[in-house]
Amino acid sequence: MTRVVAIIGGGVIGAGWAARFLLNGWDVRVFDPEPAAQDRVREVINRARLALPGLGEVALPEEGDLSFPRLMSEAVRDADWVQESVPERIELKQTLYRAIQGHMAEGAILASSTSGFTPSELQAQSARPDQIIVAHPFNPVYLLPLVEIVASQANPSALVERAQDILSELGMAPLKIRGEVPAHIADRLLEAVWREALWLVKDGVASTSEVDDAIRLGFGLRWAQMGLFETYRIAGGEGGMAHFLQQFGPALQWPWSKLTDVPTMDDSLVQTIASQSDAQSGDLTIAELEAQRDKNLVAVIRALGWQDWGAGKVQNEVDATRLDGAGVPVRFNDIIDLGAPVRTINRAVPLDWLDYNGHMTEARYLDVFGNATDRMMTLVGCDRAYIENGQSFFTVETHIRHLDEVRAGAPIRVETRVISGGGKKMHLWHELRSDDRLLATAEHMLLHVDLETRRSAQMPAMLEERLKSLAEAQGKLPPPDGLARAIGDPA
Ligand SMILES: NC(=O)C1=CN([C@@H]2O[C@H](COP(=O)(O)OP(=O)(O)OC[C@H]3O[C@@H](n4cnc5c(N)ncnc54)[C@H](O)[C@@H]3O)[C@@H](O)[C@H]2O)C=CC1
Ligand SMILES: C[N+](C)(C)CC(=O)CC(=O)[O-]
Repeated sequence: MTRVVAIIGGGVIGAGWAARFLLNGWDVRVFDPEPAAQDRVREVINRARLALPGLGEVALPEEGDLSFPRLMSEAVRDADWVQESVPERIELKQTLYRAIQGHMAEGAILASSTSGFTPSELQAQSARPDQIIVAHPFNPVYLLPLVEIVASQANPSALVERAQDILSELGMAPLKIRGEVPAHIADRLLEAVWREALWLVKDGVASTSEVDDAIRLGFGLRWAQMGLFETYRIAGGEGGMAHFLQQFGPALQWPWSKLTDVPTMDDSLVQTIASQSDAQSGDLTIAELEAQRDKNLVAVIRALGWQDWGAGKVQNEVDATRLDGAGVPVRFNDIIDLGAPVRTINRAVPLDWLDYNGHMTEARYLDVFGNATDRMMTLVGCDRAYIENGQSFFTVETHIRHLDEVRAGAPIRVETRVISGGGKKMHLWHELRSDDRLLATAEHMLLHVDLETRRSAQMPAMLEERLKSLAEAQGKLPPPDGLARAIGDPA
């Protein structure tokens, strides 16, 4: 049954939540009294449709329904989850909860996106504090996995665990905060850096763009993959963290930072920062910056996925849970009909796979087909453990035909046939489609190899049997159109 979320407040964060839930198959009701909110939410969802579906290697569930009820009571009625994202004012949030809880189901979760309030503060005026928690996301909510979960004594642990499970299903990484502190973990860190940056500009030490370069060209890249402690552990050399602390601990006592002093936000400072920031971004609109940010984030997260690290590892773990639902068999016994082409890929085109022609670039066709081959190898028994044991397949010849184009976010799937298999060889045929369009075909010849000698070797009986049973059953289908074609073949 489709689950329902009510998004209360459709600004920057509410719209991001709406996209995250909708694209993960939830029905989404957005309530925001501001007339411009609907268009804004739709814009964010459209941007998310380009970026989120292709983030991982597996298709998302079918989108849910999006609606904009006129009344808050309509939005929250029977909702499984209510996500509040109204401005950061405690009395506004507390008053709103009293109204919301008058209409929402008692067993449902009421989560706040608050950047800094604690659950106890949020629950203070509520008759049902137990259902109010903090679920603090990061902008853009539809791409960044982190969500800080904060609970108070009033929250039953079962509710908090259910919240974490739901957020994990949405592809997020819930980080349960051990206690209630203002600004949780991440905003406390961010505020310290932000304050220093403001001082640097105020004191004329650096411009906004120099501060940004100091982050994005250096330690910002490190932070995206190892955070602070692991990065500094390495900086301590073989002596590790203990040596690092001995060497740089004393610097904490020196006047390197302004600590908790806050620069006065007078007109002059606002003007200085705003004009430098305008100059830094040039003619780029906010929408253009957001589009560039999304491309960059998708590229970074996907690159980390190759390393199975950080945010990329989170995405890989989510993908592993989604293969089944995407109709991609995980084991040989999952193949329902040996006589039909096997679905080896079901995903969407990632945003970082586009080229200067605005469509999926040619190298990525081989990327997709390579992954389809990997899946077929796994299915017939050549999985990670098999490879670690010393044998694998190498591709020795590939022929790809490009028949149609495809753009970012579009669904793509590959159906694979085993043309022949056994002895030392595996001959595969892949067809790549988007909905009912055939985009490309690929024919691959692979050799079974011994990874120690790096030479071809006879495959074991189990692999041979599986390949032969697929080749024999699928051989009853008409031969694929284009099989064995070569460039220049008049046919
Ligand atoms: N902007 C950011 O980077 C982040 C913000 N947050 C938190 O998310 C919350 C929302 O922040 P933003 O989206 O940035 O604010 P925003 O100003 O972009 O959006 C707030 C929205 O709430 C609507 N609203 C006001 N009163 C309402 C009511 N009674 N019922 C329904 N809607 C109402 C407004 O019309 C507006 O569209 C805050 O608690 C903030 O601390 C969390 C993570 C990041
Ligand atoms: C500036 N902010 C406190 C609203 C930021 C956040 O809460 C999280 C983020 O996305 O950086």
